[in-house]
Amino acid sequence: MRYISTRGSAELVDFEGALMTGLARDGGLYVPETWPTFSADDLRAMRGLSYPEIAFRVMKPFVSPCIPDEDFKKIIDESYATFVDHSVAPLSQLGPNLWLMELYHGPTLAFKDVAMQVLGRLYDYVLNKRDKRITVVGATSGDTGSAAIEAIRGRSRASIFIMHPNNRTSEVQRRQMTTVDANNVHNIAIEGTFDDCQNLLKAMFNDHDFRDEIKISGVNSINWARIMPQMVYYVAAAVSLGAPDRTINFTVPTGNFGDIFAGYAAKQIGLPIDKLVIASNLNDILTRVMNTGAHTLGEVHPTMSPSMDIQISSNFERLLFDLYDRDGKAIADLMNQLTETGTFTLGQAQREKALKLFTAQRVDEEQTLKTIEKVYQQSEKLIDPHTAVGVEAAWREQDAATDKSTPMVTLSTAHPAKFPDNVEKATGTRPPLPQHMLDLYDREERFTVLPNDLETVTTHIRKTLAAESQTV
Ligand SMILES: Cc1ncc(COP(=O)(O)O)c(C=O)c1O
Ligand SMILES: N[C@@H](CCOP(=O)(O)O)C(=O)O
Repeated sequence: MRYISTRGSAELVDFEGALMTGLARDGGLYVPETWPTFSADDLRAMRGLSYPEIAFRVMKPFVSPCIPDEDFKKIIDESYATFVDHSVAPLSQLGPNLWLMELYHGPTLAFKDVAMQVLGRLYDYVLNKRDKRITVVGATSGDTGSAAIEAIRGRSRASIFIMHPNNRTSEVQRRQMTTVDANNVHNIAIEGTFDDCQNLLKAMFNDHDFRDEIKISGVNSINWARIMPQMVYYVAAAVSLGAPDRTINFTVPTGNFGDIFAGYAAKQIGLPIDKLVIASNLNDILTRVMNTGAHTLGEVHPTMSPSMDIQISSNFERLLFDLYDRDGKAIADLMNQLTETGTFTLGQAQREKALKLFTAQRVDEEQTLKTIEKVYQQSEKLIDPHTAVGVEAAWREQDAATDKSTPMVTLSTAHPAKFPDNVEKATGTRPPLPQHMLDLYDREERFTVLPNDLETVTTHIRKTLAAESQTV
């Protein structure tokens, strides 16, 4: 498998290249050059298999020929042994034909662990083989950061810097990142939004001297190796509900468009997905572009689902690349226009193509709280605010559907204990932290607050790396 940049001018790379490069050198995102396909029989044969076995079958064509089967199987088995629920992504039923896929049973209690546990081990594998070291730099609105830190802490061949927006994550999310006591882990609180953090990250990748100097790699979903393991849970859920002999719908709480792009990728490889529902909070650029064609950046609104407080939705570029028939120049022009003017208009033909698969719903703060409350009243289940955005969107889609026979799976992306205040506000019940995190509030925090300024951040990274190398 080779990977091609969405902006068309970077060199093609193999899986290892895509993993280590993160963002392509032309500023684009890597996608598979062609989509491998799984037949109906291939999918049927996955019914009843364990999650790691499905993961191996789904991901194998994407890592081939870089990672031999036996090594890859070991990486997958070790990754999913860290989950408290052996099925990794269990389904629970919320209503007639409505399912929650619980993706928060990994070490840091959010769906990010599903990919990040694999990514950390893939880095180790490739770096050992090449006898190399890297500096991982990431941007987080709350969950990517802790999952990445958990996956990389203590590894001898990588240092990790995570930028989060100062005071814009939940306290649990922040403490999960800032209380990790490992020499190779560095947290930076940027005075700004997640978009500012992500812009800084992309600027570091696009500064080729800095990039080569610190040997940067990225753990955000701009890295294809983050998307790939997320395809697996769409396949696992769908085959357990009867695919390929029936179609399935998914609703995905969406921010950076990574998780839902993984659903799109699952469809491309042959999974019979009928609809993918984009569920947005008040930061609704994706809902607006689907419903009107106008892709216009607005202010980032802080919400009770902070991990989705995003306007610049990076992975949308991957979808655009397919919508524009893989014309890298057209995508580079659109992205330049976005940077220069803050807006572009999705072509009519491209929007019509997108609407064959995607629909979009915006869920406000009051509806989010009401949904947490209603789900608790109906089933005594506590859900987090991101999941609630998804459930409300799924209810609306189900109400509007003429054919109600297609199962709808809503991705439950975080554990309610990550957002205890709002869950308690809605239900009167405070979700407890799991056993391994009970001392979270007693642990010492370590992070550096920096202004939203590229020079200041890169200087800090250089100095910290130099100090870290003295202590190794
Ligand atoms: C809990 C939670 N839900 C939903 C999302 C949105 O996912 P994505 O950014 O891949 O669209 C995120 C952030 O990624 C998240 O942390
Ligand atoms: N919601 C994310 C934002 C970063 O998204 P990513 O999927 O590109 O890593 C977070 O929680 O940090």
